[in-house]
Amino acid sequence: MINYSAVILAAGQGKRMLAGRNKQFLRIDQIPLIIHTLTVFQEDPWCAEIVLVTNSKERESMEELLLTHDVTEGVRFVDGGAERQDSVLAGLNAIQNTQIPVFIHDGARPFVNRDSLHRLAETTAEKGAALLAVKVTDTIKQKTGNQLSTLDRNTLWAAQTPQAFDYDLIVKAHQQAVDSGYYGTDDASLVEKMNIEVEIVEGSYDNIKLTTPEDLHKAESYVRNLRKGKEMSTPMFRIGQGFDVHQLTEGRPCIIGGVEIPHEKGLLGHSDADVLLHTIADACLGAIGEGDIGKHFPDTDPEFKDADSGKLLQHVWSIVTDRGYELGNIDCTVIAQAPKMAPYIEEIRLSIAHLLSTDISRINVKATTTEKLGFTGRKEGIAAQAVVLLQNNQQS
Ligand SMILES: Nc1ccn([C@@H]2O[C@H](COP(=O)(O)OP(=O)(O)OP(=O)(O)O)[C@@H](O)[C@H]2O)c(=O)n1
Ligand SMILES: C[C@](O)(CO)[C@H](O)COP(=O)(O)O
Repeated sequence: MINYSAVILAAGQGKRMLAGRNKQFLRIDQIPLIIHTLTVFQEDPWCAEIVLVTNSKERESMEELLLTHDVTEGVRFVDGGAERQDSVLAGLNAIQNTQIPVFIHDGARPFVNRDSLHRLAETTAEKGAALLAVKVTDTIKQKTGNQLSTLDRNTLWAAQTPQAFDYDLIVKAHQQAVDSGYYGTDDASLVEKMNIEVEIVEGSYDNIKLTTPEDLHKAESYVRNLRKGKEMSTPMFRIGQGFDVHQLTEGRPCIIGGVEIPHEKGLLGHSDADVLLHTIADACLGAIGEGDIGKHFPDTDPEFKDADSGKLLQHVWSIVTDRGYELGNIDCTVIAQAPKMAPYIEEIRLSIAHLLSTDISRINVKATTTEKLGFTGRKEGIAAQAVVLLQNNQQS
């Protein structure tokens, strides 16, 4: 992981957008443009710091907007200047961590993707200066007076943002530009002026800058299609299975699926030995590739002595839901010669549904004997097995 800081520019007037107001406030699929952009950076774990450059007259409304959309975390505000370049320098001066690469990004480019950001960070950490760009796909003509010429497309790139630099380098480049009165249309050009190489990191054609009203229409349909695609995409499924056995012994309660069942013997174990809840917990952990309950609740740990297995299952379930998974369904079987399980099946289903905060229709509990065969048949112990299906609707 390479940490970077980000200067996000939002202090322009958006004149070419012809909206009569700063385009950063315009909504794409109900959400203001600047919120789309900030969210990309806020959600990127590599982004350590965000400086948002705004017009001083819009600072208050921008702050309110961020509050409303709950994207204030880690964002500091600074006032911009008359030109983009002035705004960048104001942003750079407000950066706190000057030891990591700084990304300079147009607030008007909401669709930059995380893969591009990370490739840019890696290149900048190695080379000191880099920008996202895409190959030009049209033929580019140059008109000088009446003379038309055709540029060699193979050498042409369309510059995007972020553009990323070692902090000291880009500050020096901006100071030199101030001293010489040079204004560039991007930041890389200031570094190029110092005869320092800037690396190109190939970006995505989706990373458009919203400049004209047509761009706003494009952005609107881009976001809608993205949302539709997500809605239509198959949720990601994970399946897990569990199996557990506990010995039957005198002087212990017989707790199965969180329900205490009257019986002359109970289940022996370090915790309350609820064989069914252990099995379900194992199946859940298996589904997300997290080992088994022995890994999470070692039977050598005194904390889990006589532990309520309902609490253990709820802890496991919080790990599952933290990863964005929801329950598809659980199917499980209790393998016991005795006690007779049928009278308790509905209560057990309800108990499991309650522990997992889900609907009882998603939980199926069956019971079987082993026709007096084996350790269960001899009533020496009880076994349980379970299959769980999880689905993750957050992934496409
Ligand atoms: N003085 C300025 C000018 C521009 N920007 C920001 O720089 C980015 C790229 O600039 P551009 O697309 O040209 O935005 P505007 O200057 O707002 O647009 P226009 O040129 O049409 O007025 C935008 O996110 C814009 O808010 C800025 O922070 N400060
Ligand atoms: C920095 C930039 O987005 C790279 O394409 C672009 O040059 C900004 O230009 P603008 O005139 O400020 O839109």
